[in-house]
Amino acid sequence: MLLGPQPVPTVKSPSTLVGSTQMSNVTVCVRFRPLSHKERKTNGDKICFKRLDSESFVFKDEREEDVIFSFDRVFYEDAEQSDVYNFLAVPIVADAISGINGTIITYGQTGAGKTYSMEGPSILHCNNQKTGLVQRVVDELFQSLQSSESMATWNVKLSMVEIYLEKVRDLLDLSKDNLQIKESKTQGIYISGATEVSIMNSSDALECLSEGIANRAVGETQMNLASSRSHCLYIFSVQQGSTSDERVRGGKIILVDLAGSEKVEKTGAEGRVLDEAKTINKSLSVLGNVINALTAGKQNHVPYRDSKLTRILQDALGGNSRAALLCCCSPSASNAPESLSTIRFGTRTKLIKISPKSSPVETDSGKAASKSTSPEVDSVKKHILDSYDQNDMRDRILNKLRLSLKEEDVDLLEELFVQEGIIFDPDYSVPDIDSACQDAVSQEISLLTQAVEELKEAVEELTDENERLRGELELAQEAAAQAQRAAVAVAVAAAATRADGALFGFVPAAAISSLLRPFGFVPD
Ligand SMILES: Nc1ncnc2c1ncn2[C@@H]1O[C@H](COP(=O)(O)OP(=O)(O)OP(=O)(O)O)[C@@H](O)[C@H]1O
Repeated sequence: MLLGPQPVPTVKSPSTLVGSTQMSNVTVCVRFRPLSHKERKTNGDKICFKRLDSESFVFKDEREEDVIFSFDRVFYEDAEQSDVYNFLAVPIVADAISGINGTIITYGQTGAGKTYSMEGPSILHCNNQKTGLVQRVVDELFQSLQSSESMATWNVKLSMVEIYLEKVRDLLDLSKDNLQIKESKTQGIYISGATEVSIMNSSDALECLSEGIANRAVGETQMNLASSRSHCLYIFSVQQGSTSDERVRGGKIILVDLAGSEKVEKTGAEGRVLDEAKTINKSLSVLGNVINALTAGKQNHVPYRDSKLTRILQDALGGNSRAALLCCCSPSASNAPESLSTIRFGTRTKLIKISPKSSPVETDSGKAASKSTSPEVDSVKKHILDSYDQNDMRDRILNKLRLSLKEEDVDLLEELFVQEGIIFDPDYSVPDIDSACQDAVSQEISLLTQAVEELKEAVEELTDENERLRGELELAQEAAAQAQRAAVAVAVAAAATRADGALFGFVPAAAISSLLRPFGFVPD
């Protein structure tokens, strides 16, 4: 059902219903926070939406037409934190315990309520009612693990990272400020070298989280940045062995508090701040591109590798994961354009289809539950890799790139690799190198796609310009022809005057005026 019991406002046609509730397995919800004191003071109480029911609301689009938007759930100003948690997160925590990865993302403009939804007013000190998603996830996780009789062993680890200007910073160890993202058959996508703290209960977890949050604030002051400009990721890895069989299951829950999604122009930023805003906008627009590619319905190139954020979320959006998106919006009419853009992002995300399955993980002894490589094979691989010296490795990568790219592009990539420490990092394995090559090729494809788009736009602009010039030319030709006709008319009139003058000695002025008027030389 799209419509609730309330009277339906002026909605133009059924085509204005947006967002089916049955299409995807990404749960997408919208949350309107209460009006802030500042919004009330500067813009009054005017609200940008009309509530229909718990799944739909009416919002005016850019053409001022009423559109009904429908989502899995809409949380209005009076919604409790527990409502959001119960609907959005409970199924994801349950799945993580059964070995299915889960991701919860908050999206929206600065001040829309992303961090409030994630952390509440404070991660450590807030009353039960206001406790955010992160603490509730932690509580539920430990309650389920501790009460389960079928779990023989379990282990929960927590990492916290921040992505700022395309660098992944470890919030549990600030000295690690450029972590690399890697991929393995058993772990999927992971952040290599990120600090993982083993946590035994909720209070351990909250201590650790509050340390990460405090570190985030320290980094912000050092770098003079605001939290709204970085993405924050809370990552819980859960491994458990069952009493009934030998299997070890591993699930991961990633909670992502994204940077503010507002448009660059609205921030009024300049200089370095403008560059930052553009990079943040870029990673959010790559997220949009990934979602578009995933929902396009054909085997498109999905540009996961175009940003660190989408690379980390690759499994969540396209693979073995359940995902939930909370689109946070201001209810104020003054923020309607930004809220509309957030809502549209949510509608597009609803079209993604993913099919999760649980993932076996490596046990502590290093033996994977399935499809493992044996320690012997790993050791042979390591031996082979060690036998390459750095120059061999570098030449091998660059030669591989030269097969598919232009020399100048390879030079640029070499520079980039050196900057990122990829080529000279002896820990890099063959899959890492392949992955780095794929990153480079993917970037190249995106750049070319972008160049083609820009060329298309340029061709369209030139065609328009051509049309315009053609129109101007026609007008000029018409004016020239008119002027020529007028000149002829003047000459004829002058000749007539001379002839009449010869005959009658004068020509009436009115006669000359009426002769010239059609050509615009005499006012009406
Ligand atoms: N549902 C809510 N109920 C009450 N207050 C809220 C709610 N959501 C947000 N707020 C308040 O609104 C303000 C902005 O919220 P918040 O910091 O969560 O925004 P944000 O989207 O995380 O912004 P940024 O991108 O800048 O980090 C905060 O003071 C917060 O306490």
